Amino acid sequence: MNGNPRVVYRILDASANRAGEGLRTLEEYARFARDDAEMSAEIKSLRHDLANLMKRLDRDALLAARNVRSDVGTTIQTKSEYQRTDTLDVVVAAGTRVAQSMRCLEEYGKILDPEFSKGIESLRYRVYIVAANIERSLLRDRGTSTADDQSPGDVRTGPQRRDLLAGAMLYALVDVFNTAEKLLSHCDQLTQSGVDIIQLRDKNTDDRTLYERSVVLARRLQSTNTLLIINDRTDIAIAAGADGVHLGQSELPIREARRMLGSDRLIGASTHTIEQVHRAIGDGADYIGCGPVFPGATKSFDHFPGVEFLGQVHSSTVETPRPAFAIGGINEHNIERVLDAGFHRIAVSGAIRDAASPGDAAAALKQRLLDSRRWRAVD
Ligand SMILES: Cc1ncc(COP(=O)(O)OP(=O)(O)O)c(N)n1
Ligand SMILES: Cc1ncsc1CCOP(=O)(O)O
Ligand SMILES: [Mg+2]
Repeated sequence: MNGNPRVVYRILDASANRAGEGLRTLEEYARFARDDAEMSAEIKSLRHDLANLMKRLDRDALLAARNVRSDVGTTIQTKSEYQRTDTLDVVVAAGTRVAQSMRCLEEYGKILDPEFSKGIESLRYRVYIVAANIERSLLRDRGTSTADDQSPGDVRTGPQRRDLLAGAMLYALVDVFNTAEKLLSHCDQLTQSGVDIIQLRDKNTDDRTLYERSVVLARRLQSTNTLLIINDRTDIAIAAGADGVHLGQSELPIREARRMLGSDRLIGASTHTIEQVHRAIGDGADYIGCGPVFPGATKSFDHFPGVEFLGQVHSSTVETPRPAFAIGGINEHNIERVLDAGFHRIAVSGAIRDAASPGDAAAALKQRLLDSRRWRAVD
């Protein structure tokens, strides 16, 4: 590590203390002002998870680097930092402080321990959700909440969704299952196995069922780092509070869907030719699906752009590249050909759905993607 390690430890020490103090401030509110056991427990869990992650770092080096006396920050004061009109102000300031401190831990932690940094990234997303829930509960109390309180799962902001999308590698398509419980149980396995995006896609169900499953799944996923995308149906994606919609070549035009969805939700687009890639990105798609690559059991095709298309996409000179997911018949036996074409993001259905253990199948695919990304030094 180049430079002065003492500086890095000093920043990490200060950021960890600030994050812990801010979490405690949020926890006191959840516990004593709202009597909310679930919210308190989540914040307490965040504090403990942060403390456990900090154990990965050299404690003595952190303490040795601490130097309060020469900390110029102790004399830099702003008027507003000593003014809090009510608990909402306290909670908003604490939530902001925690998120900013987590970002510092994540960025400077990369110098010492990338795994530490990844752990902090996961905590950061959980902090966004907790802070949004606390703030929204306060706004509801005040009667100033503008959001429809019945809009389930609608707690992520646009930037948070795009943050999660940027790091997404494994995308799973699921159907509605016979019951909501079975769908949720299946998706719990997927989120715990590292699936980054779940798409609810079912051509054999009615609108009401698709909406109801979307609502319960959106609620379930809001406390995870997994995005929920609804296939085809922009209206249901909005109504259910999902993170976005996936549009094929025969669904709503992207620009029309964007008008309905706004910029805070995500739009994915199917592409089968390089011209469609350029058009989808030009029309504002946040990500693209590229395929079908191989024949699969979920959907039949007359034509397969195949791996060659993936190579074209990978080498295309799109001005504003977007996350691109290979899709179509991908499984553990042919994933290497997808990786060799330069892709490190895949969307799958059958490879997980039809596995003896969907969770294990998902975890194995995710590990292949992570290993490939590491060895191929993908940015
Ligand atoms: C991630 C992803 N990529 C492509 C598709 C295919 O969408 P589409 O062409 O609209 O076909 P259907 O899925 O609607 O049959 C997708 N769903 N997801
Ligand atoms: C919906 C869709 N669009 C292109 S391929 C495909 C099916 C993906 O499922 P599987 O991974 O089982 O081939
Ligand atoms: Mg479609």
